[in-house]
Order: sequence, then structure tokens, then C-alpha cells
Amino acid sequence: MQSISWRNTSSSWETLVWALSISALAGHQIMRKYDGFFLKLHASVVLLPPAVAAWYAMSLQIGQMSLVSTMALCYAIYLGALCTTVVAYRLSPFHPLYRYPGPFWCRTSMFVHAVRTTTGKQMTYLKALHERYGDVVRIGPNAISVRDASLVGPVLGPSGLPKSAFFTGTVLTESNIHLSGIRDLEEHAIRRRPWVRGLAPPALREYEQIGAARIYQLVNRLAEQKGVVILGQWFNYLAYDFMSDMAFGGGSELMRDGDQTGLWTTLEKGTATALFMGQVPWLGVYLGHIPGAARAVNEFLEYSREQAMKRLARGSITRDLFHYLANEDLPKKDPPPTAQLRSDGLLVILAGSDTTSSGLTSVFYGLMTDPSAYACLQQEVDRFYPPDEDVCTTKHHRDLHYVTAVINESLRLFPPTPTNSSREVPHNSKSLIYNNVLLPPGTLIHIPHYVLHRDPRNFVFPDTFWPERWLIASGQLELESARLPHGLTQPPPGHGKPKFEFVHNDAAFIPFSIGPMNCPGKGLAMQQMRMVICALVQRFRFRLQEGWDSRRYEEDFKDYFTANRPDLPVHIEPRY
Ligand code: HEM
Repeated sequence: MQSISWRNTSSSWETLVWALSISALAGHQIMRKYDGFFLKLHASVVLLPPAVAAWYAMSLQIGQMSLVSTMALCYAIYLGALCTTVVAYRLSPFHPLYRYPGPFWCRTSMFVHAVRTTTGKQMTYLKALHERYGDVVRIGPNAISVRDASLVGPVLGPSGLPKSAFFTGTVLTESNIHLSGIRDLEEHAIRRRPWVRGLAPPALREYEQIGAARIYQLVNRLAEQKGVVILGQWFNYLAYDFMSDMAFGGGSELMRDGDQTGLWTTLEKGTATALFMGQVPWLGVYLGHIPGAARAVNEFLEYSREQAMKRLARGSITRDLFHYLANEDLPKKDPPPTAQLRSDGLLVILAGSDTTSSGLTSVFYGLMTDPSAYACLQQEVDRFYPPDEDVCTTKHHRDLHYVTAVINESLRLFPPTPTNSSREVPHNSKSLIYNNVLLPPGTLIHIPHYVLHRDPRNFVFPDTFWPERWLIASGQLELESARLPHGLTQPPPGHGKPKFEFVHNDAAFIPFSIGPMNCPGKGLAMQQMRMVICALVQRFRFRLQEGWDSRRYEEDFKDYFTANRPDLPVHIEPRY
């Protein structure tokens, strides 16, 4: 009798295991079809089947276990089957990205890559992967990284692909998302219009005074400093104060008061968490529903939202970027909804401050580690901005060829967004083929700037700071008469060309990205960087702190979507 009941129990469990396994297969198909943010649906798929199975087992008294043990067993069986199904499919030849090589574990879950990003070394990791596996590497179940410059145009250009959900994950919400996270191409184009007006050349001329006031303040503050000065930190403060002027008509005085509330630390902590969430956006959005989760990101988001609300309440005092974002330049047009202004105000700070500051820090690092490049730049600045010339007039900017070359070279070696955000082939599209690379629907494509910029097929001496390459490439300087990178010498006149092939691929230089979702702030960032360089080089002489190992810059340059960089300790001497 006992053996019959045992057999009944065991066959009932068998049935239950089968039912749970089949539910897991169905659950996987539902997840694949509704791959996005469907909290209730996803929660139902994950939680309901084992709960039903446990209730069934308890009601038939299968196994005679406690409720907790029955539930635990049903969840273990179901979730085990679900994970096995998902992983087996992702590893199988039936997966559309099976053809692409890449690390084994990356194929199983996007978490594997997401964890990698927490080291801040995503850019060198991706570079190493490309060196090992080739131009197309599978870095996630549905994600590839591409190192082929010929794909930049098709993927990012005018008829390129929409953005992925990366930014949705970084800001922990899919509602009221800022411009950068809008995935629908038409909606994105409409939302971008005020940004384009507010960052077009006529508007930039209006901002010159706002920018100049902050730069004079920086020069005065640096003149007061004694001993070692952490230059990168001053650039952070400058960029943040300036972008707060642009976004909120003021409200930040880091250069005057220092970072007393730890705002910059919050920003840096926030970007690290945000980058992780960007890789697994569903997790970011779902965590966003839990109060207290992802605190570092939330603190910064809240701070910026508060500033935007204050600015809205105050109205315009000067013509800043917010003036355009709020349609104040088009009196007949209604202002956008407050939620949109709040999220776009936040984007001004996020997109404009850390990036420009990173670019400036890399420029000064490059100059101080290459004294002859510093001397060339000094000469150019002195020619256009002698001591009695106002450094904040932009009238000479178009003639500052060497300054521009130094900026380009710094952004090439140390792009402020080293790996960029990804694009996605829409789920309802057909497979695309670009230059023999097949992109099935739902594929995420990363084109990491850092990797393209450091590929010797795109730039000769890819790891060397050599501003002259930009002048040679644009025909302003002959290779035969150019200063060569450190350690190389020109053959004497009449003895032919230097013994290397000059390789320079402008299409692979994308620090501001390209296409309809590129950086609309490029003009403002370049204007601001030129002003700062001229102002500082006109007034001071910089040198690295003795004993500071300059290799640390490369080693400690980190990719948390925007780049964290070493502090750059320097000595400053006034020139007059
Ligand atoms: C050196 C400085 C800067 C660099 C290297 C930089 C780089 C970038 C890059 C690479 C993107 C494209 C991201 C993507 O493809 O998803 C981007 C987007 C953006 N940047 Fe910048 N940026 C800089 C400064 C600025 C400034 C000063 C602003 C002004 C507020 C700004 C505003 C934006 C905005 C609004 C977007 C989103 C564009 C869109 O989605 O249509 N950036 N930036």
C-alpha cells in the first residue's frame, strides 16, 4: 500500500516537473516576444507558474511537505528550467548571433558584460576583445561590438538605426526620458529641434559672455592657488558651473565655494551605477520602482530636477540654453511640458559638464607630457592672444589650427565618452546587412570610439599624442616638414620621406558621434575648450607635479560612459 502511494506521489511530481518545464519554455517565448519594459507581464511569467504549481501540489498533498518547502521546490524547478532554456537557446546555433565570435559567458547573459563595465575599463576590454576575435565581437546574447569604420555611417549616420534602451536603464525610468534616450526616430527628431536652435552658431555667440565670465573666474581662482593644483578638479568645477548657468541660469558655485556637498562625487558614483544599468535596462527601470534602490543615480537625478524646477519658476534672466529648450525664443509656441523640461535640463548638465571637463583635462595632460607640442601651441596662442588681447573673444578661433589639432588629438586618444551608447535594430524590422555584417532584428550594436580611435588601420602611431597628424591630414602641413612623434626623426632635407606610411581615417574619428543623434553641443564644447586653453596658456605656464608618474593618466582613465580621469596635479607659474 505504502509503495503504491509513493509511486503515485512520484508520478505526480513527475507531472508537475514536466508542467513546470513546459511553462518555462512558454515563459521564455513570451519574454522574447515582449522584450522591453512590461513589469506586470514579466513578473507574471516569472512568479505565477511556480505559485500555481505549489498550490496544486499542496491541494493534492503531493509529497506531504510544508507550504514553504513546496513553494521553494516549485520555484527552484521552474526558474532552473527557465534559465536553462534561455541559456541553451542563447548558446545554440539557432540563435541569430551564433555566427559571431566572443567570450563564451558573454553569450549567456548581458550581466556578464555589465559586471565588466563596473571596472571602468570597458574600453580597453573591448579593444582587447577585438584584437582577439576580430572586427565583430558578440559581447552579449543580443549585443555585438563593431570595430569596422565602414559601419559607422550605416549604423550612426543619417539613415542609421535608432538608439537602444541604454539611456532608459541609466535614468531608471522609461517615462519622461531626456532627449538622448528617445528611441522613436520621429519623436527624437521633434524633441531635438529646440536643442539645435539653442546650440546653433547664432545662439553660441549669445553665450560667449556667460562662458567668458566663468573663464575669467577660473583664471583668477587659479592665480590665487599655491603649491600643487589639481587641474582636473578645477575643470570639473568650471564645466559644472558653466553648464548650470546654461541650464538653470546659475545655481552652482563650485569654483567659488568648492564642492562642499560632494556633488561631483555623487555625479561620478551615479555614472558608474548608471553605466551598469544601461547594459541591463530592464533592471534599471524595475529598480527605479523601488524606493531607495540605485541611490547614487537617484540623488543626482533629484538634485538636477530640483534645479530645473527653480529655473522654471524664476523664468529667463539671460538667453541661455534653457531659454531655447523652453521655447521662450518662439513666443507663439507653447512651452513643452514641465516633465520634459526637467529631464532635458538634467541632460544639459549630464551631457555638457563631465565631457567638456574630460576633454580639457586630456588636452593639458597631452601638452605637459609633450613639451614641444606645448611650445607650438604656446606660440600660436601668443600670436593671436598677446597679453593685451581679450582671450574670450572668439574672432580668432577659426585660425587656431594648432589649438584645434591638440583638441582633436586629445579627444582621439581619450574620448570623453569612450564607448558611446548603443543602437538597436528594431524588433519589427527585417535583418539588415551592412558590409557583410548581418544584423538580425533586436541586435544591439556598440561602436566604441576608443577602439576605433586606437586602431592602427585608422591612425598611424595610434597610441601616441601627435597633434601634427591633423594638420597633415587637412593639407595644412607637409609630412616632410612636420614635427614627428617623440622618438622619430625626419630624414635630412633631400633624403626622402619619413619611413612610415601616414594613415589617417577621418571617418573613424567620432568623439561627438555622427548623424541625427550626434552631439548637438559640439560647437559649444569646442568654443568653450578653445577659450579655456587660450585663457590659461596666455596667462600661466603649467608643468606636471614632480614625481607624478604620467603613465597613471592612461591607466586611471576610466570609462563610466563619460570618462573619469586622474586628478592631474600640476604646478602653475604666472607668465606675467
Ligand atoms: C567634449 C565635449 C563633448 C563630447 C565629447 C560629447 C559627446 C557626445 C556624444 C558622443 C554623444 C552621442 C551619444 C550617442 O550616440 O548616443 C552626445 C550626445 C549629446 N550631447 Fe554631447 N558631448 C560633449 C559636449 C556636449 C555639450 C557641451 C552639450 C551641451 C549641452 C552636449 C549635449 C549633448 C546632447 C543633448 C546629446 C544627445 C543628442 C541626441 O540624442 O540627439 N554635449 N555627446
